[in-house]
Amino acid sequence: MTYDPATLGQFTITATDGAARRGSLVTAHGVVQTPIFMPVGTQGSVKALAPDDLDAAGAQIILGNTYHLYLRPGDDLLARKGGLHRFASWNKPILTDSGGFQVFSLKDIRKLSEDGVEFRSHHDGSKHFFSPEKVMSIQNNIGSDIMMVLDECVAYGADYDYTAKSLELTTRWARRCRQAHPRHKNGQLLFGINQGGFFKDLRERSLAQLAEIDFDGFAIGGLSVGESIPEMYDMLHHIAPLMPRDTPRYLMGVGTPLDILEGISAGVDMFDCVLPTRNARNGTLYTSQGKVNIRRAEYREDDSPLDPLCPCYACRTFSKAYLRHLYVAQELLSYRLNSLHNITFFLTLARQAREAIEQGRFAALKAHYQDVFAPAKD
Ligand SMILES: Cc1cccc2c(=O)nc(N)[nH]c12
Ligand SMILES: [Zn+2]
Repeated sequence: MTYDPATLGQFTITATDGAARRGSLVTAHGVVQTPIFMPVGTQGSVKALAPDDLDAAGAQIILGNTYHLYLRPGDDLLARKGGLHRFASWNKPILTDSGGFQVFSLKDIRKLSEDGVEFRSHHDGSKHFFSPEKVMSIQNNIGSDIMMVLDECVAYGADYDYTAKSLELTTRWARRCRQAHPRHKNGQLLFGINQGGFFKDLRERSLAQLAEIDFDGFAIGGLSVGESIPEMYDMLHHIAPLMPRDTPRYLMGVGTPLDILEGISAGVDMFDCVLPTRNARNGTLYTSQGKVNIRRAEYREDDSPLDPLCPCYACRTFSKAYLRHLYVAQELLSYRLNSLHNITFFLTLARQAREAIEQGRFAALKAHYQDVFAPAKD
């Protein structure tokens, strides 16, 4: 990994279109062009796809997850193997979530305290403890280019008092993460995570506290946790413009194509979501004409490609009839081809957004896809 310490973490905005930003972020494993969609590779692989598939699809950066990689294969093993890049033969950037969200999703088997969170493995029920220092050590062993702080993702519907106390804890943990991993040690960037639930004053308080800590970027956490779309968009448009302008803004766990375009219009630069690969496995495919449920009988004899505008191997090589057959027959190739297509769609959407911002026509791109994915057509 060779990088120039002088430019590491540099985020440059090269064009804007309304609040939408076109930029680039320098990481130790390469420059990331934003707005960007990041395929999720929770356990060190984007399910059913190999690095050369991801390269062909235009992936610039993928996600790994601290919680899962710590439990299996173990961050100590990854350190002995030279880190996740070498272990998974992925030589481009990797972002790792801190594991907080995953632990808080294990509702009944975790205990929260000032020092961190105790939880039981979903594999064998063994007891473990994540402190801010521990998750920094794990991400250091993984060798991710962008690390996330340990945070408490407050459940949807949490009351004001709980949310206010929780964001203070998340800020104290964020400070401890920063202290535990000095700036750019091992070529790694560190992002803070904004919390505060659905209370605008608490969101602003969280942001003000985090902005005093030296982070390379800021994420919006605690959204896409069960709230309605209008609630998510309302908070998104409130907080994104208040985030520091000269560092990347990352909306965690979002989202559908329309959510991503909404986020970009609010000034967000980075997105990740399991939708493309998860929905690929249940036959829900995203195309330039809208969503296609490939298992529908109407495709049984359909010789046309899934998406005539898509450059992916699946669309260039096979018919809808064949893709439907693979899905109905539960052939493993169905996972691979459907995942390849959906990931290509999300990455193409991000590329189209970058080009639209450069050409000052982002609003038109967003309106086009709002029509393509209008609920009536689902
Ligand atoms: C992955 C993800 C989705 C949604 C929300 C969150 C969050 O609040 N905090 C973390 N660390 N991760 C999240
Ligand atoms: Zn395709």
